[in-house]
Amino acid sequence: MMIVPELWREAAKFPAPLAWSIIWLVLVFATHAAQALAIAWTLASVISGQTDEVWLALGMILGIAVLRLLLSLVQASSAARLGGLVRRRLREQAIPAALVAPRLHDTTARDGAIRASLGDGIDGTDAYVSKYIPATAQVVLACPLVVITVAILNPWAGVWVGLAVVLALTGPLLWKKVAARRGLNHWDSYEDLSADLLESLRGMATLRVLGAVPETRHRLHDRSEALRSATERVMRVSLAETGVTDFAIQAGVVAAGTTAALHATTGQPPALETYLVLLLASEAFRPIRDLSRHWHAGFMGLTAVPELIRLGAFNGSEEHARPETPIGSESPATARELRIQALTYRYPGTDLPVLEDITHTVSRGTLSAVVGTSGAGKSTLFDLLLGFLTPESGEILLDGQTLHSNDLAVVSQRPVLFTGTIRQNLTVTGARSDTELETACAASGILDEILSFSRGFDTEVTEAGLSLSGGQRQRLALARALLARRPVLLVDEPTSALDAVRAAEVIHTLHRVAADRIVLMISHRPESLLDVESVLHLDNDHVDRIVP
Ligand SMILES: Nc1ncnc2c1ncn2[C@@H]1O[C@H](COP(=O)(O)OP(=O)(O)OP(=O)(O)O)[C@@H](O)[C@H]1O
Repeated sequence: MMIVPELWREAAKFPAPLAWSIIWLVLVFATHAAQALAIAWTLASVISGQTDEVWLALGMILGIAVLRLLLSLVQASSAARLGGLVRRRLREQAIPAALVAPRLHDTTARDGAIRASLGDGIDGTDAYVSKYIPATAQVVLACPLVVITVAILNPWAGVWVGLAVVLALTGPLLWKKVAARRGLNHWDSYEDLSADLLESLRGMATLRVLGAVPETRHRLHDRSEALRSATERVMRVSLAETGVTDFAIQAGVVAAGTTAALHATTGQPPALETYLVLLLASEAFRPIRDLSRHWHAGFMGLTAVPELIRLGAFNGSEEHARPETPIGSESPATARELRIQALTYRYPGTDLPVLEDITHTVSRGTLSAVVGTSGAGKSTLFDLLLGFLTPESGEILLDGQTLHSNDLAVVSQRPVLFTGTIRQNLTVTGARSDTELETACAASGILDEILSFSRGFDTEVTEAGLSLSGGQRQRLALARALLARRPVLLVDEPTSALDAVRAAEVIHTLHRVAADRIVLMISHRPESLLDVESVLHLDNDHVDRIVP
């Protein structure tokens, strides 16, 4: 019997479906025991020539079979419900935990690996939750009763069956450590393959241009081979466990049967008791056979549990699971000034701070910019403003209050659009009227193009916005940020994907937008900085700063 405490705790959070799937399973088992009794009665009646009783007993066997079919259907349905509820809860906990800001800077996390855990990993726990856990309860409740009944009928047969039950349940524990190690290795191999596959698909264009497709194919082949051999190693352990369990079951049945048969020849007990011992000795192992079957069916899924623990799928605390910025939350009002106060930040594991003692004020009414050489810390400053990083010291205040992530809208250098319509992408932070959409899109210089599409705002944007040009994505992202109605707008290289005319239009828009909100942009283009009065200069030494 293998206990995975995390999954037991999750199942216990749904006491009614858990209790019902156990109750129905025990009742199904009761029909097997009753059937054994009816068969023993039939055989005893045949031997003693009581034909009336034979027909009655046969009728009972038929009735029990029909009842078991019905009970099995009900049990399967309640077990599936339990499994579904636990999987839903695990996803509800794991997805927000995977979407927290620190993961953006977790250089060890790979998207493909996280996707594998949240998808196949969570689904893989279903067999354990919906089948193994009720089967464990069935073993605990049913096996002792059957062993005691056999012992009452024939004490020695009871002893053999009892010993064999203990051996069948504890024998597989000998392989527990090896199974855990190989299971971990199996899941790592699966994650590596998923992550490599996802990255290869995303980077297909680059790989083709670099002529690196054959190498990638080889790498994926190696990953696939590693997974196959990890799977085989896991299955070999499973085979060893099954061997011990099966040996114990067979030995127990044979020993009990032999004892009953010997007793019958020497002690002349009533025939019914002999048949009952023979049949019940076999029934005592039915729950263990179920347990073993479900263990092997669910083991591959269980290999994902350590990764799910790391991801936070079992952290039931609402604090952990809560997204930082509730979708649709509106910022309270416009703000007057954003104050960066003595801000210092150092990446974990590095000696020198990227930003040291930065003090700067960005005001509403006029466009502000951050400039600096590559690696000077501009993106790091934005990540601090967005709350993706926590400063080592210093603070960021909006009108004297701590800045929150829902005070900000952002347009990044490589904006992300989601699968759905243009309208859905624009209204991701809340519903907006067509007039509002048109105003924001006109301000971002994208309205004419949207209206030229046959379905206008209802045009489908394919995955990651790849059906749009880089410039269109950037202007759509700007419109989305304007529609978010946040008092602070951060814009990273707003003109990097635009021609000179479009770039000038967007900068003009930002100047206009800055009239009623705080706008801070990162820019490398000198022409974008014309007429920008407030500029924060960062450099690699972090000494040359102009504070207006
Ligand atoms: N996760 C990280 N761990 C350690 N160092 C990092 C990490 N991310 C960035 N850095 C380092 O911090 C410094 C600042 O990086 P940042 O991306 O903020 O620069 P930037 O001014 O935005 O550069 P660019 O203009 O090229 O985008 C760089 O030296 C970079 O190598």
